Amino acid sequence: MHRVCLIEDDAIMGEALIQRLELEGYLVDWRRGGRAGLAALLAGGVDLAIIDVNLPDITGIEVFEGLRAEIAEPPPCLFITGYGTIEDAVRLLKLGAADYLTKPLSPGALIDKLRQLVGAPITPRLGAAGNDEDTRLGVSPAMQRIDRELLRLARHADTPVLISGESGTGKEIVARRLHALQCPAAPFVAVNCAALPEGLIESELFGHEKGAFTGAIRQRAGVFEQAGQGILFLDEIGDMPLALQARLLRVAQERRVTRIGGTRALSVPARLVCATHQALDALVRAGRFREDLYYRIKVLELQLPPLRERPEDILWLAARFLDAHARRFPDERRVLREDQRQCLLRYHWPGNVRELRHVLERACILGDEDRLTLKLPDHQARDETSLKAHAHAGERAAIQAALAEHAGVITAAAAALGISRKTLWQKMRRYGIRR
Ligand SMILES: Nc1ncnc2c1ncn2[C@@H]1O[C@H](COP(=O)(O)OP(=O)(O)OP(=O)(O)O)[C@@H](O)[C@H]1O
Repeated sequence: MHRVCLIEDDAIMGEALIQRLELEGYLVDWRRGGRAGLAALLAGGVDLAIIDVNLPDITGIEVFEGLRAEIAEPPPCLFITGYGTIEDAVRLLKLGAADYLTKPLSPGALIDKLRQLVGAPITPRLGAAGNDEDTRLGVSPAMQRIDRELLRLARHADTPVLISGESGTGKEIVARRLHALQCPAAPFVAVNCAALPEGLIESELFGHEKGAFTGAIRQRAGVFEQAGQGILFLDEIGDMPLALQARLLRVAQERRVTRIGGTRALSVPARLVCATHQALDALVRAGRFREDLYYRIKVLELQLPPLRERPEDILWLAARFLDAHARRFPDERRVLREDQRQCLLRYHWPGNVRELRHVLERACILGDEDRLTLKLPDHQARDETSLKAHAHAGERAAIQAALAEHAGVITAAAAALGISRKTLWQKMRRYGIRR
């Protein structure tokens, strides 16, 4: 992940920039004064600095001069100058600044500049997910909303979060994103409640003292303890045996745990993040999930839509997966043809993002030169019965026809279709249609 040092004294602007930078996947170190900023830059580990020229103690120009005096090749420095102070900007460029932007600052322009200077952020290792992809969740309105929501949730670190969604929609990715935002230096401990052997689950969760039961030859910390100040991710919470749910509730309430066979209650500050692909309310009704635990863990709930309901993400994720593959296997850099893009957009993705990822990995491995060998499972049979799929296919065809008829002119095509330009543009994005 790229580390950005932001040197800006204005609290509102600083907060706003941080929100946007973090949303884009950059890791931000915010300093409100020139001297503190210079110290942070001299300490190293910064990939890029964004420096306001007007600072309360020393000016941004002095920060830069101080930096240049100490470090022969400092990280690129991007300056924010007041409107009309072009002399400052010229002076900075002469001194070797990477670039400057004038106030009022457009966050979009800032991000574009950052991308030019240091590239899009490469996000931290995703641990169990085992890859280096950007933790940004997607470009669809639904996933962008969840991304924004996570920023908010990250600030309320004591409250449990429930993430629900079909298998493969990215629930663990979302939990890891929350972790990256909330407490990247603390542990992230993931436990799949469905995969734990019945006899071991209690000791896995709560730990045990030496000799607590036959086979307990050593004392063992449970996952609550292991998670420390970080995040404990309990996947498939719906599969937690009923008998243990009461104990889990108590730990979640009191935030203290007593190991099996132990007498001392230990404090467990980790945030509890649970995930489920099952409808927990139905499990509650069926008597398989405790109602009190249900309320306790779903104070904050995030619902991940299936991939077929956010088609805007399909090609974006596909590009990401192809890129990740090419980074690992540079001689297997493959490109999606237009007909293959359409295939991806039409398919209904029952296995969601996981399936998309696997399909593309296979297509890369089987491909030749820059061509992908894309095979979608039984794509003839896809969603034939779904009325929605037919409606989408019809809408897509009508838009393509209107665009072709009006030589790609959006205003004319929108008028012919009887919709606004904005609606047409949104639909084009959604279906991945280019002019
Ligand atoms: N937004 C995303 N960006 C990149 N990769 C993603 C994204 N969402 C999901 N994936 C990938 O899809 C796969 C499934 O994701 P994840 O394990 O988070 O899903 P899940 O909903 O927790 O699945 P399950 O319910 O089966 O545990 C992983 O390989 C993950 O890397």
